[in-house]
Amino acid sequence: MNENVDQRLIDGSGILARLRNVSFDYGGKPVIKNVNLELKKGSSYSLIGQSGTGKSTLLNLAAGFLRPKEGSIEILSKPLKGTRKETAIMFQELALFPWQTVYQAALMPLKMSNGKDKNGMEERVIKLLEELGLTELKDKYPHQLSGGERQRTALARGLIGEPDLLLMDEPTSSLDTVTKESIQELIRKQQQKLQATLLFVTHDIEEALLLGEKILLLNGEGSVLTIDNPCYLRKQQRKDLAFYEQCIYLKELLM
Ligand SMILES: Nc1ncnc2c1ncn2[C@@H]1O[C@H](COP(=O)(O)OP(=O)(O)OP(=O)(O)O)[C@@H](O)[C@H]1O
Repeated sequence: MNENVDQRLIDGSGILARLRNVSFDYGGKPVIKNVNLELKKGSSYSLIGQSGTGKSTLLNLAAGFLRPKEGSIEILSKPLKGTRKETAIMFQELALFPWQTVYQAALMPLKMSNGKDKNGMEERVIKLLEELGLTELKDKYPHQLSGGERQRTALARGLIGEPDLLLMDEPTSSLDTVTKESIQELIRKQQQKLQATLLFVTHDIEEALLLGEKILLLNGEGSVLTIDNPCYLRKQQRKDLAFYEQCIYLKELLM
């Protein structure tokens, strides 16, 4: 059991991240206004909202890249003071290093956090690459991979440290439908396996319904509305009438 899981057991509140009266502005231009939000351990949240409402800003605040101008953010009941190694972040632009193979990219976070203690590292990487369907590609460099394969590599790099918080900013937006669906499935499976909290920014309402137990709608006023998602985990959701009804409802909310 890693130290990260230990911490989850110690903190019995059931809440992984708590935002209290969080406000943020860029040079005086308000973006996030007085947001109160609790993200439960092991739950998944899709963050939607019109372009420019501040979704990426909120994600960057939760990642510790930005500090709130007012209010506070706590992770596992402790004030967030910067980035933390238990938070995995995945963006649309992947920033894979051109000189690293798939295997090396997945190994890097372990090497950085474990130093010289190589015990079990290789086995962990090999197992994860297998789960993500990357075994055959492990010696390839980013320029030799398709967009979906690069996303899976970025996913491996993010998941190898067994994060408790997954922050994803439109990671599938540049992918074709079939590849997108396979990545969504991998994200769902891995998030559930790790019992990590997922905060997933997307413009795609279907994707939001597939990945989020709850939908967080960031409105133009900079505040967040939490909406239950009855479609989550429903089998064959895409063929389900309730799924489409929920899509239409959310689209109307967004307009
Ligand atoms: N570094 C920055 N400096 C100044 N303004 C910024 C900066 N980053 C974002 N903004 C502004 O803050 C607002 C929110 O941006 P943000 O990227 O968080 O929105 P978003 O909801 O993620 O947008 P989109 O859906 O288009 O990706 C926008 O008006 C944007 O122009």
